[in-house]
Amino acid sequence: MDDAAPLEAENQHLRQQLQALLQEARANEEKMRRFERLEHRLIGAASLQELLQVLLQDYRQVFALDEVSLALVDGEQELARLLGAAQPAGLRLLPDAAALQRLHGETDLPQLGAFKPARHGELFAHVMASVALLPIRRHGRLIASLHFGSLDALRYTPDAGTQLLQRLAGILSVCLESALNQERLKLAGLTDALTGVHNRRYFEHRCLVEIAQARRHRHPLACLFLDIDGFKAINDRHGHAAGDVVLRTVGQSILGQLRAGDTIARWGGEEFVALLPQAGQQQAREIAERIRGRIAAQAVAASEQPIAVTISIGLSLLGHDIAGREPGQLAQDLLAAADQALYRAKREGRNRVVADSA
Ligand SMILES: Nc1nc2c(ncn2[C@@H]2O[C@H](COP(=O)(O)OP(=O)(O)OP(=O)(O)O)[C@@H](O)[C@H]2O)c(=O)[nH]1
Repeated sequence: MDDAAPLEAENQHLRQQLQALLQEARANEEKMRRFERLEHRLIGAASLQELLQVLLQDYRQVFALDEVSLALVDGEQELARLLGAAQPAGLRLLPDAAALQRLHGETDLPQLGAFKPARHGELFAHVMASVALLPIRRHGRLIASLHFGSLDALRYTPDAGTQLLQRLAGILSVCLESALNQERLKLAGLTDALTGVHNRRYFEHRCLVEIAQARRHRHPLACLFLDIDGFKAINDRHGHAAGDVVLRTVGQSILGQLRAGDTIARWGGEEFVALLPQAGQQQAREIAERIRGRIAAQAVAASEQPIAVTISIGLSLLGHDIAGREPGQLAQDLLAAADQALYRAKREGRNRVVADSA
């Protein structure tokens, strides 16, 4: 009997150890299953917006993280344009990869460890206790950096395994590139190739969306028709190629002075149109004056001599009693009123802003 007691105790100890191991294996298996489910959702994301949502919201919830953030290189600012006002919290767009290079150096491996305010402060909105930082590379180039933050200091320690995180970084780099390419293709069909601003097709679609929103939320909506003055003479004097440079410069200059939620498109020829949601008469006039003034102030270096360029702008506002009216008709009226105002601006001497008097 006495001999059996230690054996029994050892057995019990072994059974407990086995139990603990089994529990850990089950927990790991469950974690793996959750991880795989999220991976499938990343791969299946139908748009960039959906991909960002899986990454920034779902990962945080499913893995009970305190913060997830993503820094994305957006040198051409095309993502800023694509996402517009719909930029999700936790996403930061960077003009180049320099900051990511400083963070990750040449390594492909995730960095795990304590949160250091000086080093990690700008990656997270709040102070964390431990972090995991994943470099996302495509063809060797750093294109993004994903950051997981936890208030639990033991969640990410330097000696913890990084296999799953490495796998996530690999999958994410492919998913991100594919989502970005998809968005670029969409954008290409909606962009004017010469000036780089949206085309008329996009504008017509956007106009209906903005009118519906302005009506629902009772916000003002302003429309600008912008036309380069004496453009035929610019073409005749400096050549068609120089005329193209003028068009591109003017388009980009207008774009550069609008807010993220505004829309600018090339209507055709040397005409541009813009929509300014939530801008009333006075604000829209100020914006239009600023655009006009900026273009008039800077000659375009498109030929041997700088070319002085001016534009005329017609301004109209969505009316007040629009409740029962159809958005298509409202859009036509809005554009027709801005066009009329532009016609008056031309007649009154060009290089000016005229508001629709209706
Ligand atoms: N370089 C270039 N010229 C274009 C393009 N599209 C249209 N044009 C030219 O734009 C000119 C427009 O001339 P008009 O409509 O007479 O207008 P304007 O000379 O600007 O005169 P106002 O608008 O009355 O000040 C025409 O000569 C077109 O050939 C383009 O893509 N590139």
